[in-house]
Amino acid sequence: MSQKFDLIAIGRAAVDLNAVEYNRPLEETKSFAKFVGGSPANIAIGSAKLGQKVGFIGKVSDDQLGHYVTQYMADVGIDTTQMVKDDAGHKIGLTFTEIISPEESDILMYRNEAADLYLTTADVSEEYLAQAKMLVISGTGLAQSPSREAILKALTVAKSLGVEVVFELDYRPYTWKNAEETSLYYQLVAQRADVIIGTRDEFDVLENHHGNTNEQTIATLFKYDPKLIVIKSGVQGSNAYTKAGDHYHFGVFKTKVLKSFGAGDSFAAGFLYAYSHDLGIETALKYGSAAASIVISQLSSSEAMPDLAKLTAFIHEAERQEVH
Ligand SMILES: Nc1ncnc2c1ncn2[C@@H]1O[C@H](COP(=O)(O)OP(=O)(O)OP(=O)(O)O)[C@@H](O)[C@H]1O
Ligand SMILES: O=C(O)C[C@@H](O)[C@H](O)C(=O)CO
Repeated sequence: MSQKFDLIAIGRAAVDLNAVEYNRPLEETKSFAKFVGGSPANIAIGSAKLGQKVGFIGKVSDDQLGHYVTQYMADVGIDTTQMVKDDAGHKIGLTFTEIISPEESDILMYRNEAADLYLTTADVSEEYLAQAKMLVISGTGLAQSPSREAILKALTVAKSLGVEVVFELDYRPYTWKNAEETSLYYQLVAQRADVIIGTRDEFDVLENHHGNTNEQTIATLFKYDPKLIVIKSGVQGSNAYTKAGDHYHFGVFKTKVLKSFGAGDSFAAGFLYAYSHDLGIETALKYGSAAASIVISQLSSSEAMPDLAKLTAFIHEAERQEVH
């Protein structure tokens, strides 16, 4: 049966307030531009812009910012029927960004009592998940109850339905209490996911151990359900490992970097597009790297996501320049 959604993402949809004054610390920044943010929302937006059929499960504030985020996501073609409004007055998460230099950019999150962490098991519909080919889980949603149980329900339902589960580690220290608890929940989901995407540092968080090699990490995780593990290493590029024993590496597309945040979410959107379309793991790494390269040269992490024509033209041009 053909599914209605190529992917459904679950977790936070939030607001980014990005400094429009560059090369200065947040203390001295007066002007910010508003964008939709939140790692899983950014991945959903990037995927929809690439032409994927996308649904989203999440909870937003019942106020102007919650309405703005839901409307923006609907406008890019995401099904927002499962984006519920928080009826207890919880506010949407805010992320301020700081761009001191291309090498030094940072984010400051305001996530106390954030609405996305109040997603409940009742907000996760089995009928909805049954319409998906893939479920994208982001790690931050596991940080607190009741969102934690909502995500564990989505995982359990997806597994029982045969929906492919992608776990984007998306570790944000802010909402977690301690390293052992974090590692416990990360491992619980990682062991059941089909595909895991994260940075080397995030896998260290998952293992609650610093210093393992990629080979040590995959050897442990491949004892469980994962069949594909992607480990990102910033400007050093990315590596993908399959359970069958294949290893792929891709470097980066050089670009005029404005800021570094947004790289991971755009990488995931590009990677998952190619992966879903069976273009091969090498191409998936290439699409992820190209999408990241495009997004880090622009201000936002969501609006800057490329459509398919822009992404393929970018790759074509980069490869043409390499040949000459
Ligand atoms: N300076 C760069 N130039 C070109 N491509 C980059 C650069 N930094 C990162 N990328 C690309 O983006 C991918 C993801 O970056 P990174 O490993 O920093 O993930 P991340 O930490 O999840 O990102 P984020 O900063 O959004 O949280 C890299 O594997 C690479 O393909
Ligand atoms: O994930 C978040 O909540 C913040 C993002 O929207 C922000 O743009 C970022 O950090 C992307 O990596």
